Amino acid sequence: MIPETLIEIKGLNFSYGERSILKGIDMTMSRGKVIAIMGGSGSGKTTLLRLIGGAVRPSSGYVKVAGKVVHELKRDELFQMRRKMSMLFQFGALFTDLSVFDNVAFQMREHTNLPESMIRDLVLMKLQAVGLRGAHDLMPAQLSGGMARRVALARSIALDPLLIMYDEPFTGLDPISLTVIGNLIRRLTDALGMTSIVVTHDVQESLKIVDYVYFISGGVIAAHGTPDEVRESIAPFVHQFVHGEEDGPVSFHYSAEAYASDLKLEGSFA
Ligand SMILES: Nc1ncnc2c1ncn2[C@@H]1O[C@H](COP(=O)(O)OP(=O)(O)OP(=O)(O)O)[C@@H](O)[C@H]1O
Repeated sequence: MIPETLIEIKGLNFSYGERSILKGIDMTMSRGKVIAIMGGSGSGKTTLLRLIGGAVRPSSGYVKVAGKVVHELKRDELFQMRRKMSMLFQFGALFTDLSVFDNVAFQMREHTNLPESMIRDLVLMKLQAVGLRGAHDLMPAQLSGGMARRVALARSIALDPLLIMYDEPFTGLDPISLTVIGNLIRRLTDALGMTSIVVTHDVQESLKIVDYVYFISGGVIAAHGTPDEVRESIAPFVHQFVHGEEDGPVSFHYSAEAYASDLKLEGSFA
């Protein structure tokens, strides 16, 4: 039985060497929900996805997926768990020398013993779900950016995952394709009863489709809430994000020594 809470994160700390990236993150994510993770550049959003996928280990705290602590899984258990997760990092590039059909069939052929006739039906079903059944013979080079992303989506649901993690799914899309992809993420999550985590800078688009938003800043959860709560929030951090303001609590600068000392200017005007 898959628990209703698919992901539970408690007291999660993570550092790259000396550099502390996440400092005590708590989150819960239920089945059937679309959750956005937002935050300034370098705030640790992608790192959080990597922790959920077991690609890196926490310094302390834990991530539980479907009731199991990810960093305690044995190697083969982790591989099994990963089969239930799809990760679309920078919207996973398609295999350029394989047709749309073969791209979607790839994992089914790798990871199942299904007969080719059944794979064919399943691939066409997945392509139908993203509106591209008619494009199954095309090669990736013949697709628009939006279509390629829909194929990547069809591929990501090939093995009926419990969880899909999207890193920047809207980047570089025209406004129509952006809405199409947003709506697809929502519809597929609902239809398949999975959970979707969307790391994005696109506040306006994601607020239309998500159930819940977490904002990360300085390694902690700076704010969280439903889209309505986020839109109405007067917290400076959230306001800056939602309204795309340059000045506010989210710093434009990566932390550094004082500029003057970095440029060795002290005393030079004396
Ligand atoms: N392998 C690594 N080794 C050391 N530092 C890293 C490594 N990967 C990322 N970092 C640092 O960790 C911090 C968090 O990176 P991460 O990619 O998680 O941020 P992000 O919030 O996804 O950023 P963006 O929105 O710009 O993609 C950054 O400051 C980055 O420089």
